[in-house]
Amino acid sequence: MTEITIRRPDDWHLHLRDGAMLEGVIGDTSRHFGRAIIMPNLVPPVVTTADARAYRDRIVKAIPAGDRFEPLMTLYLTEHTSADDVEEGKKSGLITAVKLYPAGATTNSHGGVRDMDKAMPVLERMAKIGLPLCVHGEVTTPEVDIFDREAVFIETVLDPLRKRLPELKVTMEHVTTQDGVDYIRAAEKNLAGSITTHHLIINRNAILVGGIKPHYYCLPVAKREHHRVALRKAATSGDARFFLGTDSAPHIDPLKECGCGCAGIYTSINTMSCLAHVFEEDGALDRLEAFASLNGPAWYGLSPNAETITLIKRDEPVAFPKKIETGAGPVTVFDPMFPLHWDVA
Ligand SMILES: NC(=O)N[C@@H](CC(=O)O)C(=O)O
Ligand SMILES: [Zn+2]
Ligand SMILES: [Zn+2]
Repeated sequence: MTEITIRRPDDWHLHLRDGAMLEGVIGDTSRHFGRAIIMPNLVPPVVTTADARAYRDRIVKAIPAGDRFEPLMTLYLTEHTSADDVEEGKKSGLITAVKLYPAGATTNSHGGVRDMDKAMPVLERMAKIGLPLCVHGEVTTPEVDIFDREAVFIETVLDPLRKRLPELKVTMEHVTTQDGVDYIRAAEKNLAGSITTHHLIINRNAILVGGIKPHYYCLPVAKREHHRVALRKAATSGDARFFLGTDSAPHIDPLKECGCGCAGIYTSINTMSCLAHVFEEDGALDRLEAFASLNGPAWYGLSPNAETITLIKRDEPVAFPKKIETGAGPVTVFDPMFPLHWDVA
């Protein structure tokens, strides 16, 4: 097959940042994607419905003329979040989900949750009103090895939470392990998972073999090869509980190429080309649409996009820039380490 037409995809986990960075990156998403769930980990974070409304306005202003793109807003859960404000945000149609960052787990997460008990009133309200919780699923306990943090989170935080609140809809974001895939598959209801582009392509060797490669460092960190294979199987299976969340997370190069580099990989610009390659390699091109365009909206109770996009396989590799220039500084683009022949028409 050299051409495939699918419903326009959505990105169920995206970092757009703010200001000059927002302006520099948004076009790479709005060119291909109809909607995206926008992560709230700005500095300061998007905590209230009023914050989210103001941030949404800034995003909408930055969308390039001619692109049709809908940002789906989230709130950053803190120990002081008001359940009434969250409910108000959902009722007004502005808020699609609330995001749980365990304090210290990832970029700009220090204002997140330390004690889950303190978040229970909000979580109970969310269960009642059917508002999903998006979860960065890693523990931050220093004793737990960084490669085990997702598995330990499932056992010690997520599973107890789901037993306590079975009616709460939970999205396990950027699943990186076989453990995560198995846990989602075993759930009877109210659990789904997003998978990033890069975790389908790299394992932890990409970060460490032949020298330290900061542009392959993200959180949750890429794991062993067998975990990557489990993610590929889940993504290409057609199982409605798995869908695309790129976690495209731009940081300027000086903040990644330094003594303590930031976590995050920038994939918005070449995600669809990477995914077509991956799905073709696994003989599953016919399931790309489910993963990128159908399963996500179904989980969030939305219709798929009405428009379509066409992917074409070119004889020559498609040229993507090594980095994009933004008003905030240069951002290196994810290099899948193989040539990309699939192009969005
Ligand atoms: N994925 C990342 O490595 N980084 C994200 C935060 C996150 O999604 O955990 C970021 O905001 O930079
Ligand atoms: Zn995260
Ligand atoms: Zn993220």
